[in-house]
Amino acid sequence: MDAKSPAKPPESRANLRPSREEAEAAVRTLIAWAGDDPTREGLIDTPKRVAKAFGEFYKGYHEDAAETLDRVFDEAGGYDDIILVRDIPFFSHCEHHMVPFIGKAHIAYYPKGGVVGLSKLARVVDIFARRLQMQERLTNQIAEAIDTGLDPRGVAVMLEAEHHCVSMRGAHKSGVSTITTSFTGIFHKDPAERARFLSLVQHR
Ligand SMILES: Nc1nc2c(ncn2[C@@H]2O[C@H](COP(=O)(O)OP(=O)(O)OP(=O)(O)O)[C@@H](O)[C@H]2O)c(=O)[nH]1
Ligand SMILES: [Zn+2]
Repeated sequence: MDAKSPAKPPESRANLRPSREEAEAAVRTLIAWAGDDPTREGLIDTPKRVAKAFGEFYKGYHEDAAETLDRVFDEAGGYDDIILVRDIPFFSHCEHHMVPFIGKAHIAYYPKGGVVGLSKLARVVDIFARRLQMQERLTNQIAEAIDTGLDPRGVAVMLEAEHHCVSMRGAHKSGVSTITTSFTGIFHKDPAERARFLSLVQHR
């Protein structure tokens, strides 16, 4: 599997989705596997809560980035310079351990036909972050969705995140930051544009 595409698009999995009862039974099994008693009072409602929490963590499977980017404003006074939205907080879950990775996204684009509402870029981050992910794929999916949705002159995406599967378990290294980037259009072609993006991201 490459870093860009999940094995199957989420929409084709709708009929494979287990019932809520099956999901709650699976949580009871994991509680027992962890070593506790899923029938004790403090844990009795936990499967229900976990299934509900999964609904939030993995909400992105039921959302469509193209729809979010559908509304373009044509009247931005002819503005055609870079637009950078930085420090967008996100959380996701790694597909290897289902443990959170948490960080910030920085997104820039050069508009061509029009501009999009700033909040929509943050929404696109969440649509892809709220799935089981690899940071590399998440970075590419955000860039591709904006590139397809807005047809801009170029898109730049940078994610920086801490993977809790590296800090809480396994290698047990905390404070490790992973940075990934994805560039399309003029950001891909022109090193000076990439440098401009990087300097604006770092400018405080
Ligand atoms: N490239 C990449 N690796 C990730 C990401 N999230 C988690 N990983 C890594 O995925 C790897 C999975 O490695 P495996 O050897 O299959 O699993 P493991 O035995 O649990 O690995 P350890 O974490 O080293 O204990 C680990 O090195 C994780 O750090 C990600 O977004 N991108
Ligand atoms: Zn992991």
